[in-house]
Amino acid sequence: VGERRPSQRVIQAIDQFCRQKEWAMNVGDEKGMHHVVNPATVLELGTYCGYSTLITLEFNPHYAQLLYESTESERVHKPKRCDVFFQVQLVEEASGDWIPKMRTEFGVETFDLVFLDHWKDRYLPDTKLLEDCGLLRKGSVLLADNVIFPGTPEYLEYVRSSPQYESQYFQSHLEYTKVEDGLEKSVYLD
Ligand SMILES: O=C(NCCc1nnc(-c2ccc3[nH]cnc3c2)[nH]1)c1cc(-c2ccc(F)cc2)cc(O)c1O
Ligand SMILES: [Mg+2]
Repeated sequence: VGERRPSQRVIQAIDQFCRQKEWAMNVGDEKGMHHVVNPATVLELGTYCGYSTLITLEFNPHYAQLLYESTESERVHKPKRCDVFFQVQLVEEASGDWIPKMRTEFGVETFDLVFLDHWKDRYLPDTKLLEDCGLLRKGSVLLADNVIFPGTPEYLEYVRSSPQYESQYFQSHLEYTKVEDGLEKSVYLD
C-alpha cells in the first residue's frame, strides 16, 4: 500500500532470517493476517519489529525505534501521513493507559480491526477496556495471535462463550516452527 510501511521484500527478508538464522516472535508468514481480514482503521497491540503495522501501540522503546526505522514514520506526536491510504501512528505507552485516550488523541470513533499480539495476560483486560470505551462497533474484528502457544486461555474462554462475539479459530503453527498455534478471529456483535 504505502512505500513507508515495511515493504513485502522487507517482510520476506525478516521471514527468511527468522527461519534460517534466529527465531523471532513475528506473527510470521504462515499464520499471517492477509487471508482473515481487510480493515480500514486498525489498532495493533504489541508492535515488536513492525512486521504487521498500521496504528500500533508499543511501550518498549527498543521495538518502537525499530518501527520508526523500518517505516520512516515520525514519532506519534508528529504523525506523518505516509501516503493517501494510511498513517502509521505509534504510541510508546502501555495499552491499558492509552486505549481510553484513543478517541481524544487520534479521533478514532471505533476500530475495524484490533490485532492482539502483546502480553498474553493483557488480551482479556484490554478487550474489556475497548468494549467499555465504546471503541468496538457491530462487525469490529479482534484478531488474536498465540491463542494456543504461548496461549491465552482466559481470553479464549471469554470470546468463545460471550454472546457478544462470533469466534473462529484459524489453526496454524507458532511462527517458523512446527508447534501448534493459531489466530482467533472474533467478530463483535454489539
Ligand atoms: O510475548 C509475545 N509477544 C508479546 C511481546 C511483548 N512484550 N511486551 C509487549 C507489550 C506489552 C504491553 C503493551 N502495551 C502497549 N504495547 C505493549 C507491548 N508485547 C510472544 C511470544 C511468543 C513466544 C513463542 C515461543 C516461546 F517459547 C515463547 C514466546 C510468540 C509470539 O508470537 C508472541 O507474540
Ligand atoms: Mg505473537
